[in-house]
Amino acid sequence: MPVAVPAPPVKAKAKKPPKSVRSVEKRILKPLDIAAAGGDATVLDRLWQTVEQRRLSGDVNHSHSARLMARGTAKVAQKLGEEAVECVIEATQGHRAETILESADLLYHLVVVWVDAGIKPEEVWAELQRREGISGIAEKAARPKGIVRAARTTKLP
Ligand SMILES: N=c1c2ncn([C@@H]3O[C@H](COP(=O)(O)OP(=O)(O)OP(=O)(O)O)[C@@H](O)[C@H]3O)c2ncn1[C@@H]1O[C@H](COP(=O)(O)O)[C@@H](O)[C@H]1O
Repeated sequence: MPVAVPAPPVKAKAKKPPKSVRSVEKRILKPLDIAAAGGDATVLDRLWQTVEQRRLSGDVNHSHSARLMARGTAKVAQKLGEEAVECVIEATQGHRAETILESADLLYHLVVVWVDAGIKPEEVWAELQRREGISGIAEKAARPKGIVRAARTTKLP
């Protein structure tokens, strides 16, 4: 009488994330690569210098920044808005890797806005530093009610 041989256990295959997610994950740095790259926020100052040089060169054939600024302030600002919305969409959906990529796009386009407007990064750093330690809740509560100040806004001290 033949002996029934039990079938080998079927290994559950680990589910791969979809191709689109894998390709985005390949594009962002892994923690060890991030440490090796040694990047920090000073990259924004260098980026500003590069974009400012592109503005001065006006080389629309070789520079995306020069080409964008040549299209005018409204276009420069519009691109920032588009990148902001893309970042919001990815963040809202909890797509971490995509949010990193969109954040980089957003910061680049913010720097182009600064260069186009003649704003130096240190002016923004100074404003952030001035706000350090000021609770947003306390600041909002202390705002004068119904008075539109010289800056044409009721926001910010
Ligand atoms: N960080 C960036 C950066 N991030 C995104 N991008 C470009 O931004 C563009 C965004 O593409 P989109 O299709 O959204 O926009 P678009 O081409 O303006 O098209 P439309 O909206 O007009 O249809 C792409 O061409 C990206 O390559 C960037 N281009 C340049 N930089 C930095 O800026 C430096 C100077 O670049 P150039 O000015 O090109 O020399 C580079 O060395 C980088 O450090």
